[in-house]
Amino acid sequence: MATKRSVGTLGEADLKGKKVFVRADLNVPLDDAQKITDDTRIRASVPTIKFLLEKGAKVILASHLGRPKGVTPKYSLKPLVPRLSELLGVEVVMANDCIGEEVEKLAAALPEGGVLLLENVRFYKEEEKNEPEFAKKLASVADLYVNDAFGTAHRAHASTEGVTKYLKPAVAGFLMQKELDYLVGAVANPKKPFAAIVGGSKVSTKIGVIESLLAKVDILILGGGMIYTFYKAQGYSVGKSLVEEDKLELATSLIEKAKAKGVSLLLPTDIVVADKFAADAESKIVPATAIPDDWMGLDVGPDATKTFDEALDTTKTVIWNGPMGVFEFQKFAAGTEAIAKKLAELTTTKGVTTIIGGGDSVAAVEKAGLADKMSHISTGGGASLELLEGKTLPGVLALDDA
Ligand SMILES: Nc1ncnc2c1ncn2[C@@H]1O[C@H](COP(=O)(O)OP(=O)(O)O)[C@@H](O)[C@H]1O
Ligand SMILES: O=C(OP(=O)(O)O)[C@H](O)COP(=O)(O)O
Repeated sequence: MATKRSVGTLGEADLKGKKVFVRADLNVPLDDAQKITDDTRIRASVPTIKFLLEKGAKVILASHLGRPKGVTPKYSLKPLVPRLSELLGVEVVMANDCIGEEVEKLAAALPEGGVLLLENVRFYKEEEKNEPEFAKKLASVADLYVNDAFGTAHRAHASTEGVTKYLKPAVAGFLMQKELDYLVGAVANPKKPFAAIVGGSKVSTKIGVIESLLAKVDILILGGGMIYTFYKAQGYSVGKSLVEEDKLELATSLIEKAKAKGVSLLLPTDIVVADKFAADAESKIVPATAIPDDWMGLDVGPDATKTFDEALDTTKTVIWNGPMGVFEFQKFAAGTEAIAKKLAELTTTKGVTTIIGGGDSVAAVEKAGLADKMSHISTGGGASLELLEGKTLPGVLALDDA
């Protein structure tokens, strides 16, 4: 899947004067005043669009925003126009719809090097239903298709999958290619030793990832809320910590699998416990084997961090998915921050390949101000998780093979 045809391999002749339908993931967070609070996804979409503009293409840009049910002004893409225009250095034209007469007229009037931003494709229920007639209408205004929406590649929607049946060539953008290079390429052929750090709230959401990574890694570090299910499975008392009672056997079998495969499985040896789930909770550090009743584990302790750091020092490739603790509360953010700092140090001083696989781990790295120090930070939470589980993404599968 990593070897999909890319926009970079299209010749100039394929692009000059051509109308290119670019599906990006511009699903950025907006505050109540419709101000963008994190423009990462917009910035990540820029290289592909700029490349096309420089080759004399006319870009018809499409995205979803949020999960609207029908036309919802709050989910309009209009607030993105100023930032997009600024980043691209061209005045982006905005359509009031994503299909129909106005779009056809605006697309026909686009000059070479011009950008037309379509309104939220999810204003039509046909988008998520991947209805062929809707996909055909989206496709009708363009000559070829570029998918750069990695964050939405796990969705088989009209603008990510359906449209490829009507627009050829259908190729990957630079962001899509980079995400696949790291999340598929680097994970399939890692420089060894290869470590995975998996955290987050529940084992149930990470089973697929842990199982898939167990076949590839030398070291597996576990943290976050999921570890208490592992402790309980080993007979430790876990107080009021998060436990999935129906996953105890699974936890035991994952520990056995790691042993059988010779993977060094590291569970934290000490824990920061709290008397309640709150930012201002009382806290103390205890051994993982001695979590008091009425207390809950909300972060990994300093001994665990030291052990993790030493293990990570031996690696050449590291992938990280899921925080070590409740990092949203500053009191319980140390374990997560320590991992972020260690990975930044390994990347910048030892050339270790570090990959942050979407979601809350990305938020934690950004909160620590270390985002630009990692080898790759994924723009897709759900999509990166599915890739790490070894699943095929429909939005990628639909693109032309190299
Ligand atoms: N010990 C813990 N107890 C409860 N929740 C936790 C604990 N450690 C981490 N979490 C929570 O896990 C959430 C992230 O989980 P998840 O969505 O699985 O991660 P990701 O988005 O990185 O895949 C965070 O909101 C964090 O507060
Ligand atoms: O933000 C997104 O996903 P993510 O929160 O899993 O990274 C994507 O834009 C996909 O959105 P969706 O989960 O509403 O299909």
